[in-house]
Amino acid sequence: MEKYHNLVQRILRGGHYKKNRTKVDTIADFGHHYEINLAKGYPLLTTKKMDTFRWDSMLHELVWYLSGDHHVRKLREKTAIWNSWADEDGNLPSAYGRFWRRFPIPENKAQLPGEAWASEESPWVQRDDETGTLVFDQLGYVVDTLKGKNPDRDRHSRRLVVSAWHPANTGPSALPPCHYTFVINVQAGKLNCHLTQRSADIALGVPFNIAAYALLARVLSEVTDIALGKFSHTLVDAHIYCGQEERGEWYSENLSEFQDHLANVNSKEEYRSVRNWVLENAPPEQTTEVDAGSHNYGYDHVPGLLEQLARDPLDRPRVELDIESLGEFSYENVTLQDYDSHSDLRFEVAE
Ligand SMILES: Nc1nc(=O)c2c([nH]1)NC[C@@H]1CN(c3ccc(C(=O)N[C@@H](CCC(=O)O)C(=O)O)cc3)CN21
Ligand SMILES: O=c1ccn([C@H]2C[C@H](O)[C@@H](COP(=O)(O)O)O2)c(=O)[nH]1
Repeated sequence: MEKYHNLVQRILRGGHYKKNRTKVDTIADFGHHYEINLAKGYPLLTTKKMDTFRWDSMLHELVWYLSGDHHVRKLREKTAIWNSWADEDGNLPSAYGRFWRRFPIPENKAQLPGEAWASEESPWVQRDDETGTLVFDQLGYVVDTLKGKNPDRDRHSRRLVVSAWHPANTGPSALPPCHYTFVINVQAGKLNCHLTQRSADIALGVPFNIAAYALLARVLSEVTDIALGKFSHTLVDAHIYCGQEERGEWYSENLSEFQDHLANVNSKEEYRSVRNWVLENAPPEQTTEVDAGSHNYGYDHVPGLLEQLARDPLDRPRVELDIESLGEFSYENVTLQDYDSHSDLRFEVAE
């Protein structure tokens, strides 16, 4: 996954120090984009261990998105990754699946003359069991349109947009969607997926985001019988967390020296020297113990990412999946094959 490594390098070399809502500071950069050819294998990172618990969490998370649930009551039995942002009942202030599968439709006087709104006759509209109001299944619309009878009009549509962004939700929400919209676009007989992400935690969130959308593209390719094309990813605020308090602030004073060191790196191994320079010079961080075979880099993600840059990416694994409809997608129906990785490393999540 050279594309991920290039992204990390570009942000470390060209980013600037930025404080943010969390107590953990960042090295951030505006506007990054890359494409991954999904026909060349499944883009699961190999420079840290992404199978076992991370693969499981990502897969349960995708199953949860597709379920349309706005709560994590079932998800939290499988993984804790969303627990910090949910209330005691497991409800979330913004949930991707709720918008992907059950986007609220204005009703009655909320519809102005001349405006076009799908009605209850539409195959993608239903009266929601939970709210009793009309909701729209964006993903169902995408799949059915791709399977439409007239390829030029249907599968070639340039309107296959799924949005998790509801302006009236995002202001008050404690965590508005980060990967907030994607577009499916067929070119030369191949299905491509373009994701726009407003805010991207490069070390922790992005490896999950790539894995989840690459798998979603595969799911859509299976159920529509259209060959898999590319995953294309736009990141607006692309950031690497660099620690709390003195540790984070050390980067504000030492970023240009750090970036001079990076500018002199000529081989992968030299990233380890820069990592060691950071570990020797930056104020120490308290980190919790993790299992043997793993190393916890704490809230400063920079040294761990430098270690990843020093490692050679291994061959991409494959995913086995055989489904005919969206409803058949489940944890049990997917298997990861031929995955091999470097040893594990951990980072703490900025909340
Ligand atoms: N700072 C931050 N980064 C994120 O990536 C992120 C948020 N916040 N808030 C909301 C969601 C939740 N997501 C998360 C949350 C936690 C992990 C995490 O703890 N990952 C660990 C362990 C994974 C596991 O238990 O399976 C990791 O080492 O990857 C990953 C993504 C992505 N999002
Ligand atoms: O799928 C996800 C979800 C979240 N993130 C990251 C991006 C940011 O570091 C935080 C969200 O904080 P905001 O202040 O709301 O931007 O979570 C991610 O990378 N991927």
